[in-house]
Amino acid sequence: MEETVTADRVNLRSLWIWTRGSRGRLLCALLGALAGAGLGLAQPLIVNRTIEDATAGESVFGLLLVLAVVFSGQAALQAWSTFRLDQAGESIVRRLRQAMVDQLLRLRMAVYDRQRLGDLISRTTTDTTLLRDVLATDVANAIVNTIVVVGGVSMMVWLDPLLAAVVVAVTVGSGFVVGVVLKGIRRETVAAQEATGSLAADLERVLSAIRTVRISRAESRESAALAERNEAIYGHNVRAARLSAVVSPAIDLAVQGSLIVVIVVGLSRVSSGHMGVGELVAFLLYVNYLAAPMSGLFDIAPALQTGLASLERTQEVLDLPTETDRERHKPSQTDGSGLLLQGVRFRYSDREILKGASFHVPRNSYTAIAGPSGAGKSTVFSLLGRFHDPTAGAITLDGCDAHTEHTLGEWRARIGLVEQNSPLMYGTLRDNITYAAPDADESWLRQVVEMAGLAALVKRLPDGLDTAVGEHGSSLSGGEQQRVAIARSLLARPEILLLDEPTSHLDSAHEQLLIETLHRISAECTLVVIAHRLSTIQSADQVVVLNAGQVMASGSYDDVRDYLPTQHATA
Ligand SMILES: Nc1ncnc2c1ncn2[C@@H]1O[C@H](COP(=O)(O)OP(=O)(O)OP(=O)(O)O)[C@@H](O)[C@H]1O
Repeated sequence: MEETVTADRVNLRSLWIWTRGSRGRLLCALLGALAGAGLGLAQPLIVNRTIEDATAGESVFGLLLVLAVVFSGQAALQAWSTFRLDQAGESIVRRLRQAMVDQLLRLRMAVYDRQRLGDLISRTTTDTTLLRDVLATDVANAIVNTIVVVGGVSMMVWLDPLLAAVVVAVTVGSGFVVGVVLKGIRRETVAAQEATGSLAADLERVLSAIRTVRISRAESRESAALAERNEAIYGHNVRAARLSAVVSPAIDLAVQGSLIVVIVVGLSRVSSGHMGVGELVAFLLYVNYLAAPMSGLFDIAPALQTGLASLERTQEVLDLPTETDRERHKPSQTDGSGLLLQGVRFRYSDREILKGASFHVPRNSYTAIAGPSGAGKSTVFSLLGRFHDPTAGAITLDGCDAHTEHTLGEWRARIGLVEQNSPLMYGTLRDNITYAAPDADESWLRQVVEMAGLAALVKRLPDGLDTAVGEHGSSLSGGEQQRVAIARSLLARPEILLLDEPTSHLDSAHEQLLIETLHRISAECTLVVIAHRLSTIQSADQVVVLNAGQVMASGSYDDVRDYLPTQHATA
């Protein structure tokens, strides 16, 4: 990701930071697991004692009873602590996932232009799930297993240092093999996760333009491209699996090898009188008891590689820049002067788009912005919505600076925006209209529906305002979608309403209706309209003509007609 090239690599410390808020629960669970492990480690000693007492002809009933209690206690503690660890893992990942969701909603607009949405979604869902698996099962077990292994090895050393040294030597040898393959596993895992992100991003691209794909008969081509991504994921995962496969035999070698060596060496030490039979049995029980925790320790490494790779990918998202407020000054006295752009400059990377644009929009007026394609009209709207910040110049409303005298929230509360392809969202018509003002009262809602020319539609729909509009409002026509977007903006009572060619989807009858609506609206709020159609330009109180990022002229239609693109100047 472009913005994160300097981001630090994540490590176990980064994981530790995310445990904040769950550490108490984690500690309780770990203590429970450790108590269970302690009971497990005590069992071979009790068995040793039982064998010694039995061979000496003493009663072993009491010891067997203790053994049963210790065994049941261990099982209960293990079950309880496993659940608690899982729960703590889930709550850590819940926090991480929420942080990612919050981050994705607040990224700077320029970041959305550069990032692939499918990939961001994949990082928020797939990667956090992978991380949960690692946290919930592997990391916590690794801590317990480490302590069990240290405890078990200490007991072995206490029982017979020579045999213990043999077991440790076999284990360390296998551990070395495992260590060598880990790097490769991590490399392949990261690559597989990245390929999964790319697949999600490509799928999102194709599905969001499915009609274009169909009409272009591009299904097979897209399918082949997606198959390539799929193949890449397969390849990386298979290579990771091949490397992981080396890990299992290494673990088996350690366990089986240790058992065989302990039996062979142990029997000779028993026959030479250096060790009792009970001690050998206890030793074998330790080897057996430690097999699972040891293999768990070997397994944790590849799992941890996956988890760290996921954490790295989530961390990259969390490091992306978000929208921030500049330092805010005390607001000036409002003077009712309306909207003013003064010498506004703006550039996308190295290309200057606005080159000192200045114009004034009086309060409660209707201003059309016209000009050729690429002149910078939508860019002006982006700056008015504070989606981007000007590189120079100022935007003020009633004398108050948009950036230094308003927070983002305060500014946007004063602005309404209807984009050209106004996105409707999955839900009902009411959900869509009340999106910016969920608490609007019903009579204002009805008024707005009327104003936006939606009354007939609402009457016709089976459930009126509560009819579902489909994904992206697909059950409504383009013009209806646009009017819903206008209603949505109006309902929030903005002081300035920005409309990007609101008549683009309308036939001439509806266009006339909308123009009347716009005039009605401009009595209550200031209207700024990007105008492509002559009718929209002509009906405005003021026309601002933009060309190559500069204001060429402003005034009434008659004042500016010589500066308009030819198709608009011919009326
Ligand atoms: N996100 C972006 N990154 C880089 N360049 C951009 C971006 N958005 C727009 N541009 C460029 O900025 C210039 C102005 O674009 P803008 O959309 O403001 O023009 P416009 O006047 O609204 O055009 P149209 O009438 O065709 O919608 C164009 O040349 C465009 O290629």
